[in-house]
Amino acid sequence: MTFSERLYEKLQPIWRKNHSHPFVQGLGDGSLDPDKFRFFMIQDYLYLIEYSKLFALGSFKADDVETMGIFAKLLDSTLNEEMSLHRQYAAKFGITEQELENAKPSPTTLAYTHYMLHVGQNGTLAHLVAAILPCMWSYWEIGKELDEIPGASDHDLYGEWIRMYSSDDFGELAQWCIQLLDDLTEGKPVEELEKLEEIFLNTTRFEYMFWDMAYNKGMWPTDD
Ligand SMILES: Cc1ncc(CO)c(N)n1
Repeated sequence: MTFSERLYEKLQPIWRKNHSHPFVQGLGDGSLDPDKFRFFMIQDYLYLIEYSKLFALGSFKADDVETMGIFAKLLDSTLNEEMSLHRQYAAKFGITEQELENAKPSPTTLAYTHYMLHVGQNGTLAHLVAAILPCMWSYWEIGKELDEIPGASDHDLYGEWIRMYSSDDFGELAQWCIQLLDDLTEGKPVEELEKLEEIFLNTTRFEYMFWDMAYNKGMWPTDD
C-alpha cells in the first residue's frame, strides 16, 4: 500500500463528511442557496491567492527542474485558469474586480491558508505537499462524484463549478501531486510518515470547515 492509499483509507470517514456536507449536496442537486455560493466563491478567491503561493514555495523547495516546472504550472493554472472561474462567477453576481480584491477573509479562510503557509515555509517539500494535497484531491473527488448526478454539470449556476473540478486537467494535477507525495515518502521512517499524516489530516479537517463556513457564511462573531 502506498502512503497516499494509506492516507485515503484512514481518512475516509472525514472525506465522507466533506462529500455529504449540505453545501456539497446542494451543489449536486441544485438546491444550494445562491447567496451561500456567492459567499463561498469570494472566500475561495481569497483562499486561492494564498494557496497559489504554496506552489511558488514548492518550486523553490523542489530538487529537480521537472518538479520545479510542474509547481510553476500549478501556480499558473491556479492563478490564471482556476481563478478565472471565480472572476466569471463574480461578474455573474455583480461583484466587481475591485470588490473581489477588497474582500476580507473569514476566520476559517485565514486559519486554513495561514496553516498551509506556515507548514510550507517551515517544513520540507513533503510537508508542503501533504498540506496542499487534500485541497486538490478532495475537490477532484467531489467534482467527479457530482458530475455523476444526472444534469448536475449542466446546472445553470453550479454546472461550471462541477465541470471545472471533475475535469481531466484538474485531475491530472491532483494525480501528479499524489504521486509526488508517494515518491517523497518512499522509505521514510515511521516518525516522518506520522508527521505527514497529521498535516494531511489537519488540512482535510480544514476542508470540512471551509464547506461549513460557506454554508453558514461564517465571519468574525465579534463583528456586526
Ligand atoms: C477551500 C478549497 N479547497 C480546495 C480547492 C481546490 O483548488 C479550492 N479551490 N478551495
